[in-house]
Amino acid sequence: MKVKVINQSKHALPEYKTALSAGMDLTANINSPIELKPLERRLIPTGLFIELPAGYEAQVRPRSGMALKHGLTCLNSPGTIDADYRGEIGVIIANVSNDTYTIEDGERIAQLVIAKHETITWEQVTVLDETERGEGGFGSTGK
Ligand SMILES: O=c1ccn([C@H]2C[C@H](O)[C@@H](COP(=O)(O)OP(=O)(O)OP(=O)(O)O)O2)c(=O)[nH]1
Repeated sequence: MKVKVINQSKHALPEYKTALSAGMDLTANINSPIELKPLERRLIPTGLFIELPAGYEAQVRPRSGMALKHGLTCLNSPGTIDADYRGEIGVIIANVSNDTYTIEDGERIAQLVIAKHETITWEQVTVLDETERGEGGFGSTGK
């Protein structure tokens, strides 16, 4: 499937690493390095603008290596890019480690997953089907 994109960044368009990859790495497009102190968060621009078909969304997700090695995550993960959004894709990066981290221009900071979604209408009722689980949740089945 083709998706329209405007790339105003200094960097190459994101691409799948292999035919079996779900995520395309998103790159920071910044004029100077951005320092993130412990528990700080920043909106990092990517220079990318996309036009998704109706019924699709793009999800902005953390990279596992950044999370494990540096304690960096996408605070709103997964960030939702709506099909009608025409602004720049931004990545809300939060530093949940005890160390300051510096994001460099061109650094791969997150990944983008394009996904289909349902569009539903609510059917309002007063009773739901019974199930074995019922209202149990949040650890009700034990460890
Ligand atoms: O990680 C993200 C999340 C969102 N967006 C953009 C695209 C999305 O379509 C728009 C709105 O996102 P969302 O609906 O999550 O934000 P909101 O806080 O509900 O704002 P709004 O009132 O504008 O919908 O912001 C990003 O660029 N990056």
